[in-house]
Amino acid sequence: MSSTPVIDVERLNVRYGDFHAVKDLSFQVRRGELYALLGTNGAGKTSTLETVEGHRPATSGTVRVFGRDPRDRGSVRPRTGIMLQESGFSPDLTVRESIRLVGGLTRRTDRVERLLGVVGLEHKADTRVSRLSGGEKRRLDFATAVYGTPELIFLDEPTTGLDIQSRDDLWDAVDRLREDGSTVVLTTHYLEEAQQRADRIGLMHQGVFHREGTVSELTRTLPATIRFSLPLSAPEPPPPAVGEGEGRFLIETPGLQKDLHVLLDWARDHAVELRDLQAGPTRLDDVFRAIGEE
Ligand SMILES: Nc1ncnc2c1ncn2[C@@H]1O[C@H](COP(=O)(O)OP(=O)(O)OP(=O)(O)O)[C@@H](O)[C@H]1O
Repeated sequence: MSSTPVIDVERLNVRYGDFHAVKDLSFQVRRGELYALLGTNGAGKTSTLETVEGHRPATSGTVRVFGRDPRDRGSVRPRTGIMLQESGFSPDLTVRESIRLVGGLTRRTDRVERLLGVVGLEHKADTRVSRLSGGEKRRLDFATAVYGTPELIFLDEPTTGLDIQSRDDLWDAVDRLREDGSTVVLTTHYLEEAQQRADRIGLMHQGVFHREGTVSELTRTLPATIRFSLPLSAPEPPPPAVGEGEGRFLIETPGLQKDLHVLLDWARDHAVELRDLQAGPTRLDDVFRAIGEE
């Protein structure tokens, strides 16, 4: 990985009149990374991304993409692919024409047939955009964003509206782009996708980073959990298990393996059946839920 960041944001502020949407935000995205910008509703993700994509001027602060001002479209746009939340295709164009048109605007080269294959739209090549389903439109969005394997790809909620198979196909395509060296910036409300794929995550809340780092850096600040139920006739389980009512118990622990051992030994010694046993490390969902509590 080169040490020069692909994206360099320094003390970015975005204001809408009196409303301060993004507050002194700084982050970098390194070459080859998959960086996920996540956050609560209204956190400022879109405002930040629109600035980085060159669609919106910063109120203050500096944003550099490939070392340039992203509004310098002539130098930045040909190296960038953008999949927005809502596509702007002309409904009268066919799928093939849409890919060709958007591809041409980027001044990159690619084969339309190859892209149709990547997104599984070969059989819809001559269908008008107005006749596509929501999921098919989303796949067309992706095809145009990755036309010519751009160095930097923005994926804004890329899998919303896609069925499981199409999601898996899209992520396989992203994996191949990354093998070819592309850098990816992702926003999504599907946290498990970010948890599985992101090298680093910027978790926004009310215009600032609540946390930033790798998944393990984000999740290790919260304890792992063990959940189980006991029949009403069972004895009290050992601490640190806490009753949650109706025979359900919760253990929050920084030492998952040790406390699980203690619990299983206790259950065996007392000949008790642990029902609905679930044990696992902290997930990104838990970090999200904790935002409001801190
Ligand atoms: N054009 C605008 N004028 C005034 N306020 C705006 C404008 N655009 C966004 N905002 C406000 O700025 C805040 C951040 O909005 P933004 O769209 O960046 O958030 P987000 O993190 O993308 O949210 P979501 O996950 O809900 O899409 C919100 O409170 C929003 O209401």
